[in-house]
Amino acid sequence: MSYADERFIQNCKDILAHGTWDTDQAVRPRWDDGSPAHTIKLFGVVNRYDLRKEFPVQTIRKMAFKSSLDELLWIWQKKSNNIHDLNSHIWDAWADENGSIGKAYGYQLGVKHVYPEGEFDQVDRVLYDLKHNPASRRIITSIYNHHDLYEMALYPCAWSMTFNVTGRTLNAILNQRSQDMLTANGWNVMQYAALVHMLARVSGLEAGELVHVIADAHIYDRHVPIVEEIIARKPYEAPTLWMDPAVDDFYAFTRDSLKLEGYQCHPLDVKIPVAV
Ligand SMILES: Nc1nc(=O)c2c([nH]1)NC[C@@H]1CN(c3ccc(C(=O)N[C@@H](CCC(=O)O)C(=O)O)cc3)CN21
Ligand SMILES: O=c1ccn([C@H]2C[C@H](O)[C@@H](COP(=O)(O)O)O2)c(=O)[nH]1
Repeated sequence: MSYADERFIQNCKDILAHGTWDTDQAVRPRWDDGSPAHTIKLFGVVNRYDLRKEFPVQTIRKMAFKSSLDELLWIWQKKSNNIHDLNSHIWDAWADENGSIGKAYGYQLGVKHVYPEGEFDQVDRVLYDLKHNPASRRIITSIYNHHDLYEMALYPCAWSMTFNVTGRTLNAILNQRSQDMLTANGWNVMQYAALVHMLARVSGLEAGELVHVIADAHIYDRHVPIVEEIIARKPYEAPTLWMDPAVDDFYAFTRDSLKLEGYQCHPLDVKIPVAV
């Protein structure tokens, strides 16, 4: 059984058995018919994925690995906030007439800041420190910038990464304030696992652990029957991650540079509605 399946199944069982519904509260997200999108949630879910053992991808439903990598590169490599630079439609509902999602995600990572060594954006600062200061305990990105929140279509959910080099191993903590378990838990885990693998490669390190800290782990009301159905399925073993051996520059990765070899999975036979 893929470890990502094991964690997802256990997290969802815990949420459904011990979670709290917000049905009696006023909530922000809406379904496409205008009705409020309520959730059942647990606070403070933490999952540790050892990337040396296997790549964390769910098999109980087909995961769109290439699309998730495309979104990750949109944010971390293109540092874009415009859906015209994205090869999927997952952000369309939050974009304005010019395609912008405001000062969120890629925009924040691309802003330059002054340091003693000169000006860097947050991604280049991480790349610099992994090479030149691997013993640093200050290798952190943060895009939850209060100063700009009023200009973001959606406040960042996966908002901070902490990178830590132990020996020659790159470990990371992904801090996430809010997690739509069905739409994006597997999506966020596999894309940030891919990020750790890419950063390790270009820094001459080995990918180690990804620790995923989720403050509010929730299942939307209309997702409950789908979750119940997919967590009852029999998982497959995890596939193997292939990375193009020729790439040693973070900015040279494309969505074809990483592949999942031998990925066996159950089909995703329903369209998952996304609350906006
Ligand atoms: N309610 C909500 N949940 C989310 O997970 C979420 C938001 N809102 N808003 C911003 C982004 C958009 N996200 C999304 C939205 C849709 C898919 C999605 O439809 N995924 C499909 C197909 C992807 C494709 O290949 O185009 C999947 O099968 O994973 C994934 C992430 C994650 N985020
Ligand atoms: O990468 C992402 C982006 C978004 N989400 C989910 C988490 C929530 O269900 C919504 C955001 O709504 P808030 O009311 O702002 O929390 O989007 C995700 O899981 N992963």
